Order: sequence, then structure tokens, then C-alpha cells
Amino acid sequence: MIRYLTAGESHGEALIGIVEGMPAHIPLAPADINEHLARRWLGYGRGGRSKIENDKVHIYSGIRFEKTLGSPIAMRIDNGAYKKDKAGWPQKMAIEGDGEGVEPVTLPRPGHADLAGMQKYNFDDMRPVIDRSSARETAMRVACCSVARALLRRLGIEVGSHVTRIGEVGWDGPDAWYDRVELLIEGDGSARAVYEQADDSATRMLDDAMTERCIEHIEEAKANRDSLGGTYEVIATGVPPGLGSYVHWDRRLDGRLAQAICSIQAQKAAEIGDGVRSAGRPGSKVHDPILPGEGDEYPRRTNRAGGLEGGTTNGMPIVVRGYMKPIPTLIKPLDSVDTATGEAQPTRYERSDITSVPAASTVAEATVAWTLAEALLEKYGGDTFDDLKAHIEHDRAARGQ
Ligand SMILES: Cc1cc2nc3c(=O)[nH]c(=O)nc-3n(C[C@H](O)[C@H](O)[C@H](O)COP(=O)(O)O)c2cc1C
Ligand SMILES: C=C(O[C@@H]1CC(C(=O)O)=C[C@@H](OP(=O)(O)O)[C@H]1O)C(=O)O
Repeated sequence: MIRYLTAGESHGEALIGIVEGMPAHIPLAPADINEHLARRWLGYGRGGRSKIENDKVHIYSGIRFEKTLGSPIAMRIDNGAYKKDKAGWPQKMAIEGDGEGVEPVTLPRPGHADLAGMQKYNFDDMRPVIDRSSARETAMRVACCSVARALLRRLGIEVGSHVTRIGEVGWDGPDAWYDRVELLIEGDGSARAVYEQADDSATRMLDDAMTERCIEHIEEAKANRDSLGGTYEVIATGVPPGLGSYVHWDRRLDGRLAQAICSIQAQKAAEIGDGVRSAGRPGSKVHDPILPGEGDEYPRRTNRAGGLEGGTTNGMPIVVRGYMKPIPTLIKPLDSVDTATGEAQPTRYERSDITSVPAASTVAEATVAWTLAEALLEKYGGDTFDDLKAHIEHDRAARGQ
């Protein structure tokens, strides 16, 4: 079993993470994690905080001479805003003292966690809710999941993503989006080629004309003092068949991948393959015909199922789509109520992203990678990387591959 924990407030001193249960001897250097931390800041439409943070991981344990030890990996990422913002975070987020003189925040933003969090934990100041519900936490999530990505890469499994819609400008894909992706990307057709090409676009899209239209659309939203959501597609290539299972609800990998997406702040739906469109189509236009192959490898003419049937991988690339709602902090005020007075009052704006769909797509890559690594280790296991690899190779040979 692998697991990870994150801790930290958005405007506190730092984020902390612990990854536990990874096999020993996985090659891993801080650069393997920092690459994805930098990618998380990609994308047109992010706000003032993007100019403050320079995320780099500090590793305290679990790695020696650039290899995992099998022991817990402890990590820290500093919050640049803690010292660089003029807001006085060391006082506002102080561990000691009684907070005297710190003004409470009492005007909840519709769509953020503010009100629900105050109701749940009985706060009269929503600062703790703002700070822990913030997607700042995803920096440490990406760091933790990057350990899983390093493991997958050594086994030929790549995870990548690209943005398919921001607000009204989007890619209403043809029947099998993955086929279209294959045509759009250069290189070896792996999910790594997908993410590397997407990273070259300001909106992480694979289509240059759409990138331009999206940039204009984000500018329009900004001028209208509004915010935007969108959609993206996460793809994993090189995934062996047989991960997950149909035998029990909590072993189904489709459900676990949906949780991986919806666990990310502001992600409101996850779709496996062409799931949403499939619901309105006859079976003959949905199910992927099975073709003869080598051993027990059976290629498919299409991949509308997104590589999953019966909650189990079928050897085709995994395709999972995420749907993000618009950012809740708008420059344009929304109706709200001051919880200190009970009086109606419009929301206030300090700073925020206009859209964070490109960033969310990179976080989704990370959480999908973690879920796949978890399923891989469940099936094949191993205390060391070489054990795990040998188990996978033995299985491949047994299946005539
Ligand atoms: C990468 C990323 C960046 C975000 N940036 C902001 C932001 O700048 N302002 C904001 O109000 N919400 C932002 N959000 C969304 C909030 O974190 C999210 O709406 C909030 O935690 C409430 O959770 P829920 O939307 O899942 O209900 C961001 C989300 C992600 C994934
Ligand atoms: C800090 C990050 O994203 C933040 C997520 C976020 C929110 O409410 O979710 C609000 C903003 O923070 P602030 O209010 O300090 O400007 C974003 O910048 C990050 O992605 O690292």
C-alpha cells in the first residue's frame, strides 16, 4: 500500500508532505519533482501569486544518493507569499499568541469553501478555511505524486494532459478524441509527448489557433471582471492490462480515477473515455471493436472506453477528462452576507486567478499517476524496484508478450 499526506496553509510558512510505501531503489532526484512543480505554474490567466512563488522541493528523508530507500519520503515547499506579501502573514498565521489585533475575515465568497468551512468547524473567522481549502495545497500534492510518476516512467508508463476548453472556447472533439490527439502530437505518441507539446502552448492546448482564441477569451473575461472554468484530458500510455478489478466496488479503477480528479479543488466532474457522449449514442457507435493481436494483446479500432472496461485496464491508453468550474473569487462582486453582522454585503476582491484550467490539468496528471501507481503496486507488489519490474516482466511473458 502506498499513501501520502499533505499539510500546510496557503499563507503559512510552508507546505509539508510525506510519501509512504514506495519500493526501494527507484531513481529519484529533486529535479524530477521540481520539473512538475514548475509545470503547475504554466498557463495564461493566473493571478498575482504566480509572480511570487518559485516552488522547489526540499527533501528531508527517504532518499539517498538519488534513490528511494523504502522509508517515508518527507518534503517541504516554502510559501514565498509568507514573507514576500505585504499582508503580514507571519502575524496573521502565527502559531503562538491569541491573535489579538488580527481582523477576522467574515465575508464568504459564493463557490469557495468559506461558508461551508465556517459552518463545519464553527469558526467566526474564515481565514483558516481560506488557507487550507486553497489549491495552494496542490503544489505539495504534485510533489508527492511526482514520486509515483518517477516510478511509472522507469516502467515505460507515461501520464500527460492537454486542455480542451476554457470557458466558451473549446474542442468539441470528434467521436474518439484520443485518435485526434494522436494526429495532433509529434514524437513517439506517448503521453509524455502530449504533455511536452501542450506545455509549449500558453493555455496547454494542442491547437495553436485555439490557444490564440482562448487568450482573447481570458482577456475578455478579465475585462468583464469575471472568471472561467474549462475541461482537459489526462492520458496514460504504456499501462498494462489488468490493473483495478470488476470484483468489488472499491477496486474499480474507473471510480478511483474519478475520485483522483474530483479530489482536486474546483473539479466538478470526471469522465472516463467518451463517457458523457456515450450516454446518448447506440452501443454500435460506442463499444470498441476487438482486433487480433499478439499473445493476449488485443488492439482496439477505437478507444472510446478510455482504456477501462469493468473497472479494469484493457491495455489501451487511459483517457480521463476533468471538468473545472470557474474560479470563485471574481473581480465583479457577488451577493453575500457578512457573517459577523448578518447584513447583506457584496464580496470584496483582493487577487485571484481568472482561470486555472492549465494548472488544474497538470495537477490531474499527478493524481492520475498516483492512482495508477497504487493499482500497479497492488497487482505486482515488491519491496524493491527490481522486484516490481521482475513481477511485471514475468506477467508479460506469461501472457505471451
Ligand atoms: C490550480 C487551482 C488554482 C485555483 N486558484 C484559485 C484562485 O486564484 N481563486 C479562487 O477563488 N479559487 C481558486 N481555485 C479554486 C478553489 O480552490 C476552489 O474553488 C475552492 O477550494 C472550493 O472548492 P470546490 O470548488 O471544490 O468547492 C483554484 C483551483 C485550482 C485547482
Ligand atoms: C497559491 C496557489 O494558488 C492559489 C489558489 C487559490 C485558491 O483559493 O484556491 C487562491 C490564490 O491564492 P492567493 O489568494 O494567495 O492569491 C491562488 O494563487 C498555487 O496554485 O500555488
